[in-house]
Amino acid sequence: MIMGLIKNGTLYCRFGISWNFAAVFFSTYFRHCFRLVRDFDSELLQIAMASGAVADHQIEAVSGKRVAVVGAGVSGLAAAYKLKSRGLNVTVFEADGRVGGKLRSVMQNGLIWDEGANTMTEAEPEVGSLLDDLGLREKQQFPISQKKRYIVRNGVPVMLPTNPIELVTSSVLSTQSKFQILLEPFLWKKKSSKVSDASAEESVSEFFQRHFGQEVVDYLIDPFVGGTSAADPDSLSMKHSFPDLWNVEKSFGSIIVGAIRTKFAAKGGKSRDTKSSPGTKKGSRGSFSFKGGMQILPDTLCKSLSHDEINLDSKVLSLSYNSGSRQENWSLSCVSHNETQRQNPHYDAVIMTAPLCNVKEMKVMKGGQPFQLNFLPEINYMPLSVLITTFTKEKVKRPLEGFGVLIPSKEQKHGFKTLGTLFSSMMFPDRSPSDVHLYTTFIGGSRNQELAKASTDELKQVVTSDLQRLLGVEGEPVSVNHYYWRKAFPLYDSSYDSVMEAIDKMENDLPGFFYAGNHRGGLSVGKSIASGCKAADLVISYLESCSNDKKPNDSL
Ligand SMILES: Cc1cc2nc3c(=O)[nH]c(=O)nc-3n(C[C@H](O)[C@H](O)[C@H](O)COP(=O)(O)OP(=O)(O)OC[C@H]3O[C@@H](n4cnc5c(N)ncnc54)[C@H](O)[C@@H]3O)c2cc1C
Ligand SMILES: C=Cc1c2[nH]c(c1C)Cc1[nH]c(c(CCC(=O)O)c1C)Cc1[nH]c(c(C)c1CCC(=O)O)Cc1[nH]c(c(C)c1C=C)C2
Repeated sequence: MIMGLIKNGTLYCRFGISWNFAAVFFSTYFRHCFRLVRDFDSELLQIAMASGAVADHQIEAVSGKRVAVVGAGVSGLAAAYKLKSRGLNVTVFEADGRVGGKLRSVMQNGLIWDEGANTMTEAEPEVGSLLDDLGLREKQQFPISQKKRYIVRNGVPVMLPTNPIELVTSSVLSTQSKFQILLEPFLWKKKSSKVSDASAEESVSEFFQRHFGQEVVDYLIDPFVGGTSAADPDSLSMKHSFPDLWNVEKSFGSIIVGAIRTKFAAKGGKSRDTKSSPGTKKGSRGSFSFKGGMQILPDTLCKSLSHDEINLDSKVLSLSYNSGSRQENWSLSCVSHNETQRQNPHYDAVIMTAPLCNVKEMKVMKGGQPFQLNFLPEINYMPLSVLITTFTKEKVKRPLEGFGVLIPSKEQKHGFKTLGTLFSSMMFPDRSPSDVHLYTTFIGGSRNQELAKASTDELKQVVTSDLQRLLGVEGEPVSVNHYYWRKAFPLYDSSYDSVMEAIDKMENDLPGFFYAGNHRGGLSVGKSIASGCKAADLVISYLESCSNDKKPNDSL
């Protein structure tokens, strides 16, 4: 009945509630809901932060032990940095001729742009500690007007609401969807029996559809997952992509109720258990980059390593675990500059951060016998092209200030072909001369895998056409740069359980082997860093347990 009333848009008339009253009520309600949902992840993280610290006695026991780290992306470098700072000997092996992996900044002709990650957040406590330790606070660069984010609706960019009042008045969603969000505690639907049989399989779109309806999926969730994983909500597994919300539903049913109750529980716990330090709420300033681009982070991490501790152009081909009566250790071989095979010294542990598709190609031996990695499943990766264009300001007739614009899949009917565009020089004005606008456009992902592979010329036309509709650009861009990521992101789809199991199996069956990076626990830079730091802690605990217990902990 309630739905019927809302559907007809007659709530005001039937209940005789004045619209002013309703507006105040809804805005207060939405403000609370927004804050609760926004803070929800970080509250959980603060609780989780309590674990994972390494005690001093552990450090003494493991000081001087040797650890090989495979991969010099942020997860490998963060792991190496942490191990080194705890007194361990680290050696990093990187297949590429540079550090950073998916972080790649370019400085050219007075422009600075990022071809990989453009911003990061500090939601993970490990990120804040790392920035403090590296002295990177002064280089942090926060985007101007970062809260101004747009999605395309009916062919035109519409600003996403930044507060509850704006949500009520915004044209992003229909009145019906706004009520559906408001009334989610009463209206959310349980999984159908068909879905609950295979509850782990539920997609992101099915989950949000049950809670908030199809329009929210089409105009909020679809662009959000496009702009954070280049995927679509039908392909993504809810359990793996939004594990916290997945668990909220299990405990509370309604997402809104769960968020409210978790918030209060966390607040109660905080006031009892921890001293809150005013003004130090991490991540409260949102996303950021660094003066000079994201590459500053891996470069700074790399500077903390000596020349001997980092081997570039060193692709690891094989790993071998040897266990004798007196010691257990790892050796590995790698190829440098396409030719030389080198057998490196022995290591007490290995942290692997190469993407799993690369790990699958490696030869692993255990006690002289091949250790087959055929249990590693095939992973779907999203291909992505990134086009960096500049236009003189006079040729951009309707520039938008803010972070960027995302294009929902539904809007392809208006002829759009790109996933979205970051307003790079609006966010960071020092990244281009004052008379030009610098844009970073993303093409491909699950929406258009073929187009991701297209030539620079073809993509230039596609991007110019989309920017013409969105921002009124006229003519050709002044400059175009293109980077193609054949495997930009692993897809956290319904088969991801088997990926997690395979990682666990590698770690369980190979003593001293730990896996970290964006294939585990999330795609973001922050989560990758956290994963590397966690692996470093696990290595320290493992080596300490080995030194306490002289017996090998895995009989071959
Ligand atoms: C286009 C794009 C945009 C993104 N935007 C954002 C964003 O704005 N914000 C955000 O938080 N995240 C973003 N991300 C995601 C984020 O950048 C990555 O998930 C994260 O950087 C991954 O770090 P990693 O160390 O786990 O892996 P990687 O960066 O992939 O590092 C793995 C390293 O292992 C090396 N390697 C592979 N095989 C071998 C081998 N056999 N031997 C030795 N080394 C090997 C690789 O060369 C690579 O350097 C983006 C990613 C892409 C591609
Ligand atoms: C349009 C495609 C993409 C854009 N960025 C990425 C893609 C695929 C990649 C990406 N961007 C972010 C992340 C981290 C995700 C996370 O789990 O934190 C990744 C992998 C950051 C990000 N970008 C957007 C949002 C909402 C976030 C989350 C962090 C934050 O709120 O700042 C939105 C967004 N991404 C792109 C555009 C144009 C855009 C616009 C609003 C490009």
